[in-house]
Amino acid sequence: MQQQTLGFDEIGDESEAAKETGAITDEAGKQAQTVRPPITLIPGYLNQAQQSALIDEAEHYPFSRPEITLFGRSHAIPRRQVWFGDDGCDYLYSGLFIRAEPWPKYALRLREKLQRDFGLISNGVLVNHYRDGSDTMGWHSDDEAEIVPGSDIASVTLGASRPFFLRHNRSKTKVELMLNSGDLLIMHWPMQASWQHALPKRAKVIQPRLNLTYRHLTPHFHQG
Ligand SMILES: O=C(O)CCC(=O)C(=O)O
Ligand SMILES: [Fe+2]
Repeated sequence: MQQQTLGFDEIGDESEAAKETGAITDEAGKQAQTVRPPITLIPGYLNQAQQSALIDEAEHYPFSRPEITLFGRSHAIPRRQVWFGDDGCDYLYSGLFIRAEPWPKYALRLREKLQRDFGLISNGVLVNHYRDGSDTMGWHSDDEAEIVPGSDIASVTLGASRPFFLRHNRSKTKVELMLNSGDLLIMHWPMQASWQHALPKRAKVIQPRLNLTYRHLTPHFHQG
């Protein structure tokens, strides 16, 4: 059966072919052939109309800036965030227990599109809102215990272009990508086991940026 309401694909054309990317340098700045992060970057995955639908929808998302404890001190995170998910898909993230909010329309459409286009299964999405280039995400891996082993994480960017860094845990090989509005970055299993990633500060960026990471969690993981 066709979808009854306007699907994501009906408001625009399909994405271009997947492209592997990443300028890879080692610590000395030389080309390093050996370690590459298991990622796929699809520039322009979402068209303008799809991007606008999500950006407009996000105006109404119930964002918050939770406090996390680092080295015994409490700080509000340097961005705003919200977690949407299926029933029972609550998330323990940075030591915070985050209850799943019900799916908004276009965030759900994008989940369905990712599954159609790539077989990418998810049951929750973390949305981060960076007000400008001073909002950031520090080095981390998305390796929480409730993430289903073998699952990929799909990251969609909207709004401001920002660099995105990846760093190999052992060799410290660093990869830098530019993520532009509408781009899709798939972080394939088992990237989180051997690479960290970060969104560094960029003082000159004055536009806001949204990022949606679609994840597959084990339902009811935190209910015993
Ligand atoms: O904003 C980004 O591009 C990265 C977000 C991220 O790494 C996360 O939500 O875990
Ligand atoms: Fe992450």
